[in-house]
Amino acid sequence: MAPTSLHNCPAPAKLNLFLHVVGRRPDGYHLLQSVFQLIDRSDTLHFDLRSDERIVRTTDVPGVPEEQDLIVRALRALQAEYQRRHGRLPPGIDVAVEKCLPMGGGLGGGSSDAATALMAANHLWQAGLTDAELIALGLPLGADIPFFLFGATAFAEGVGEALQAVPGPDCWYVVIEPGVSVPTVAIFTATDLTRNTKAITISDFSRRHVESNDLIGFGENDLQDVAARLFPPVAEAIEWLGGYGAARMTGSGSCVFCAFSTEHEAEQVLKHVPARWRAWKAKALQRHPMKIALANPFVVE
Ligand SMILES: C[C@@](CO)(OP(=O)(O)O)[C@H](O)COP(=O)(O)OP(=O)(O)OC[C@H]1O[C@@H](n2ccc(N)nc2=O)[C@H](O)[C@@H]1O
Ligand SMILES: Nc1ncnc2c1ncn2[C@@H]1O[C@H](COP(=O)(O)OP(=O)(O)O)[C@@H](O)[C@H]1O
Repeated sequence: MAPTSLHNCPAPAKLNLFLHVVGRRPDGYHLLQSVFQLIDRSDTLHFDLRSDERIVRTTDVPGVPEEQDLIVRALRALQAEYQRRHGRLPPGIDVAVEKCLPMGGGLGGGSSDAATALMAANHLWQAGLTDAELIALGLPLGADIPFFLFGATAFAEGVGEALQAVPGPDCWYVVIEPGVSVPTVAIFTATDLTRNTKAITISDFSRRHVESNDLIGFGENDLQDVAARLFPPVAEAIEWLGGYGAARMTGSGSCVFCAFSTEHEAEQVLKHVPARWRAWKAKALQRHPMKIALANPFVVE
C-alpha cells in the first residue's frame, strides 16, 4: 500500500564543477556544458495527501508566492498528467517546505525542491511515471530539474537536459554565500558574457579532468566574470576562498566553493571565513538521497 504522507524529504543542492557556454539555441537560450554534483546541504519538504484535490503550500516562502513556487507548479503538472492517463485527478497534497538553500545562489534550490516534489508525488499517487517521463514534465519548469531527477553526478549538455553519468569526486566543499541573490537572466543577457567556449566530448572531459590533477578539476565557470563584475561580493568571496585552493562560482552565482580532500581541512578553512558571509561545509553525494529512500520501503513513510 502506498503511504499517505512522506515527511523529511531532502532536496539537496548542486554545484556546477565547471560551466561552459558553448553556443546559443535559435530561441536565445544558451547551450551549456557542465558537470553537476549533488552535495549534502538540503531544503526539507513534507507531503500529506488531502481529502480534496487541491495542491496547497502550507508554509510561507518569502519572495515566492504560492502560485509561482516551482514545487506547486511541478505538483500541478504531475496531477494533470495523472488525470490525462487515468481520467480522474489524484488526491491533492499539502506541502510544507523548510528552506535552507539561498535563492539566487546557483545551488539550484528551487529546481531541487520541484524534483523532490515530483519524486514524492509519483510515489504517493502510485502514478508510475519513469524518470524519463518525470524529466520531460520538469524540464519546462527549470533547466536544473532534469539533473535532480537524474540523481547522480552528471556531464550535462544542451540547456542541462542531456545528461550522462560520470564518476563523482569523494571530497568535501567549503561553500560561501556572498549574501547577494543573482538573477540568472541578468548574467545570460550581459553583453560581455563569453559564449563561444569550445565544446568538448565526455571522453575529453574525463581525460582532462584526471590530468588537471587538482580536486576542483577541469574547466572554468564562464558565468563567473560577469557575475563578479555585477555583484562585487561574489568577486570578494572568490578572491578570499582562492587563498585556500581553486575557488569557483556555481551556476549563475552567487555562491562560491572550493574542494578539499577531508572534512577536517574544510573545517579549518571555515574557522577563518569573515563574519560578513554565511559559509558551510558539504560532502559530495554519489546519489540523490530521495532516490535511495524511495528505493527502500523501510526508510519512507
Ligand atoms: C545557470 C544554471 C546552471 O545550472 O543554474 P542556476 O545558476 O540558475 O542554478 C541553469 O542553467 C539555469 O537554468 P534555469 O533555472 O532554467 O534558468 P532560469 O532562471 O529559468 O533562466 C532565466 C533566463 O536566463 C536565460 N537563460 C537561462 C538558461 C540558459 N541555458 N540560457 C539562457 O539564456 C533565459 O533568458 C531565461 O529566461
Ligand atoms: N521552491 C522554491 N525555492 C526557491 N526559489 C523558488 C522556488 N520556487 C520558485 N523559485 C524562484 O526561483 C528563483 C531561483 O531560485 P533558486 O533555484 O533557489 O536559485 P538558483 O537558480 O540561483 O540556483 C528564486 O528567486 C524564486 O523566484
